[in-house]
Amino acid sequence: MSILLETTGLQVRYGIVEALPDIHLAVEAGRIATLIGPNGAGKSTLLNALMGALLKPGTSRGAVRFAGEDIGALTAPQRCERGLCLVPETRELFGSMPVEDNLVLGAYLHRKRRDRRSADDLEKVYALFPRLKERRQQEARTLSGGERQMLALGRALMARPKLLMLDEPSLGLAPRIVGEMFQVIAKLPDDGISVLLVEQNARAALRVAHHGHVLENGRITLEGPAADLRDNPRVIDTYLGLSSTHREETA
Ligand SMILES: Nc1ncnc2c1ncn2[C@@H]1O[C@H](COP(=O)(O)OP(=O)(O)OP(=O)(O)O)[C@@H](O)[C@H]1O
Repeated sequence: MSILLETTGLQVRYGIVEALPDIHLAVEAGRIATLIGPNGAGKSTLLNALMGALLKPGTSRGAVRFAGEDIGALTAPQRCERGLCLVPETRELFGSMPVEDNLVLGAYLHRKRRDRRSADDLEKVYALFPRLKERRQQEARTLSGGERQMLALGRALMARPKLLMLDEPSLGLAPRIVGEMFQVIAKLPDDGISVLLVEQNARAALRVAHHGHVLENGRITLEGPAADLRDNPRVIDTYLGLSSTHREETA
């Protein structure tokens, strides 16, 4: 397996607070990697630093390589053009625009690829999420939470990512919708899309992922095949115990 995304010595500081002191992380092509950890561990910060998004200039230091290229100096749109895309926790949809316009805007970043091929991409997204097709003329702000997450994921897929980073895709969704969402995520590698998944729902994340990382206080404290992490007593105690089962059931 080849490494698609790699960061070495990545640091992020918010003023005097060192959110990520020294991260080394590699994501393999064709695989789903997950990053689990408690609130405030630095998961979103790490995704934002990898994406080159939302952080003030100078906040982040260290090397980020994607598909063999040093992308550290590129902006978020430039990284997305190269195939590294992020679906943030906030979804960031255009609320007053219809579903379909939101999707078409997702293809816009791929200038060379929009036009005739974006119609095929749209049909692919509608095949994954038939509910979006039924609601294609509906304003995004009137969608349910689950539909909004489907739209955010669908819009990112319109950009034809090589690696899709997902920040808490299950947040606030009913268990049935979480199941649907994870079924779609599990199939992304079949379409040549690798995934870096940040999740508080550790049970669901470790079920769908090939490889897992535990982030605590800004440091990766454990990593390995997801199946091994599922059997690790510390992971079971801290992330897969009764309280996390309860969180999953009531999500
Ligand atoms: N813009 C910011 N300015 C200052 N501190 C920040 C900023 N964003 C995040 N932090 C701090 O950095 C730390 C990591 O936050 P981050 O949101 O990355 O964690 P997280 O693991 O994604 O948490 P959660 O699971 O609750 O979303 C936290 O202590 C947070 O308060």
